[in-house]
Amino acid sequence: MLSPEHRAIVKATVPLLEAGGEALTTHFYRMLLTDHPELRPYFNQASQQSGEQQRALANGVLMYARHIDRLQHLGDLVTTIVNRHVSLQVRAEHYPVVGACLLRAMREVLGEDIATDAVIEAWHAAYFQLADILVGAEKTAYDSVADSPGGWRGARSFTVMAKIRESNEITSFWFEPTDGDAVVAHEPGQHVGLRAFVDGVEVRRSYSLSSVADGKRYRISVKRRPNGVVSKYLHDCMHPGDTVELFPPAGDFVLDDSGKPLVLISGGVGITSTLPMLQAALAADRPIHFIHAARHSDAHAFRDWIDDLAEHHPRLKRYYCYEVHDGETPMPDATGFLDAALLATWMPSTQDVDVYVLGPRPFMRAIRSHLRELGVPDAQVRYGFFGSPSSLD
Ligand SMILES: NC(=O)C1=CN([C@@H]2O[C@H](COP(=O)(O)OP(=O)(O)OC[C@H]3O[C@@H](n4cnc5c(N)ncnc54)[C@H](O)[C@@H]3O)[C@@H](O)[C@H]2O)C=CC1
Repeated sequence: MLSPEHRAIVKATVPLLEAGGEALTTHFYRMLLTDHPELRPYFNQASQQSGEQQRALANGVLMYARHIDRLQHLGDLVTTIVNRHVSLQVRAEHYPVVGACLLRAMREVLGEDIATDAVIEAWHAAYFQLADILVGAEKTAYDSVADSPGGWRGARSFTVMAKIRESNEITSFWFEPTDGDAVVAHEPGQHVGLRAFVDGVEVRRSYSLSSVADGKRYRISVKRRPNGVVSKYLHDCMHPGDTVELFPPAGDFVLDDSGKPLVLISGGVGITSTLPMLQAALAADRPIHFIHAARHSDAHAFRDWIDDLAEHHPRLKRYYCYEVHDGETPMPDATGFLDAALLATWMPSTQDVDVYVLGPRPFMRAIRSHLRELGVPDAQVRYGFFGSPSSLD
């Protein structure tokens, strides 16, 4: 139980975390992945190497310490962590292992003069308070999907039915369950966890589902990354007839059925989550403005499919912006980065709309600033996996 004294001590560590949070989490990950190799599949090597994971955890620990006496303000952060954990199947028994490493890292990085017994005790109580919240929310999510029609718990074997090249860097994979039974209907915007063995080593990743639910199969569309162990494996080694294990769909970045005109703004591979949203909105007769930014025409996936839909559904308008363009067909509607003037022209309204923005973080930050400039209310815009505008900060 977290006492007022514990809270005060945790808050007092905020300046230390602001200054040295990343050193702490870097040391933590090094220890965790060395001492507990069984947990390596849960972590993305490329994100470890770029420092992205260490920064994200340092930010999470800092946010938690700052909000320790008003946890209700953590909202988005807790939901984001739960969704990420559920898609990779983090389990209750992982928490004590991770907690022990985090406390040891605090002691070793901050030194015993600062990380005194009282500080460690306060952080122990704080960590397990958060762990209880996460374990509870994750259990609810696991139970809910397992009890749904076509749902399941943990890993389920799927067969690759088709592999389709969508651009020079994105390839789609259609999966059907090897047992031939139904699959749970995902909501547009959700993702699945995938477990595979690359050179005999277990890896786990989550991928947005890129087609609307049909009760029988799932599609993911994956960008090949030069340093991506799993994306390279899927592109180069995974073929129709092969099997892979999937964890059930998860995520609460989903399409809200408000009935308002829908504006989908995607950059690069962020297009994947917008495709089931587009399909669902078309089926519901909503006007849709589909705005997509790609680096160039070769990197532009699903163009023919969207163009074809737009031809048959007048309420779907589509606009493409290429960062660079050589003048060859297919032509974009604009070149350079998407800016406020283009958005003002391509959006049906700046007020009575629901906007979803998906893509690389710098792209989403730029779009946030353009939408604010145009006066689009923050409450009507949702961003990537993270949700609220402030979570991009
Ligand atoms: N938010 C989400 O739901 C999803 C996010 N992603 C993220 O997307 C990222 C990768 O996307 P890629 O296809 O590699 O993107 P990319 O590098 O191909 O860029 C996509 C588009 O964003 C534009 N862009 C990049 N920086 C910009 C900036 N500062 N201002 C304005 N426009 C900018 C580019 O011009 C391009 O048109 C990954 O980091 C992945 O994690 C991927 C899938 C879903």
